[in-house]
Amino acid sequence: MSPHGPVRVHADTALLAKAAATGLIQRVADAQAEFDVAHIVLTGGRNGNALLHELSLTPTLGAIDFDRLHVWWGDERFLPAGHADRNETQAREALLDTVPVLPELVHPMPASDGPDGDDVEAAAARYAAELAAAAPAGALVPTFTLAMFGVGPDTHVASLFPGFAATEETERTVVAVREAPKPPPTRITLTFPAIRAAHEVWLLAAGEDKADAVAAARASTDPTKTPAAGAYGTGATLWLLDRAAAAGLQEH
Ligand SMILES: O=C1O[C@H](COP(=O)(O)O)[C@@H](O)[C@H](O)[C@H]1O
Repeated sequence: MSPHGPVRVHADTALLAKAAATGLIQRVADAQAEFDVAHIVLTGGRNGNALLHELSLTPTLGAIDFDRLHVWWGDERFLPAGHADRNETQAREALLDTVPVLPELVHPMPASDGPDGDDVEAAAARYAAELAAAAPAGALVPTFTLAMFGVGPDTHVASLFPGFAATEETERTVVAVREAPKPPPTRITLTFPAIRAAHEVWLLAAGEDKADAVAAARASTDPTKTPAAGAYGTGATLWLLDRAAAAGLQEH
């Protein structure tokens, strides 16, 4: 087995989203039973949004107590509030607007017309402070029950792009990213130290355009070149793929 954690291959994107939705509900319900409160980290992108939409249709969604669920984001496109390309906007449309989540427990990353205006470094520091305020004593971020990340075709996760300084950050939990290769160029992202504080990390990829990235990341031990290789949790790391995205793996 790869050092990057086990792979679950589903026949297609729809079945991948269904399996992920069922698993997420179970993880959150279990965490709430054990720790009272659960913290999850959402991803943007195709698979993240498909998963949230699937959750909205899943009959067992009621097993989650939304009064005790904190919702965070792994990255954000630094755009005005409500912009259609913000991960927050897409997550609200796909799920959050349709469930009884408490507004004060939903933690979007700041927008470019927020309290720091277009100062993306200040906005990143603000999000780091919000995470620290919810963290247990001695920690910089909450113990995330589950953190999910879509894998980009270039192996990026969150807004950690290959070769970018953000992939080498060892102190800060949240940083600004400028000149990202995928639009929009200005972004905010969790760093590896924040991601690796999660109990469980899921990497989501579907479609043939992800096959090379999945194979490269799972063969790599250098997260500065293949960031998906650097996303793992303290308890478990799971790669959730469809058949097309798994096509380049020897093990399948
Ligand atoms: O821009 C982003 O892209 C990645 C991957 O998205 P996908 O559509 O290729 O699955 C996503 O994980 C990230 O949150 C988002 O900001």
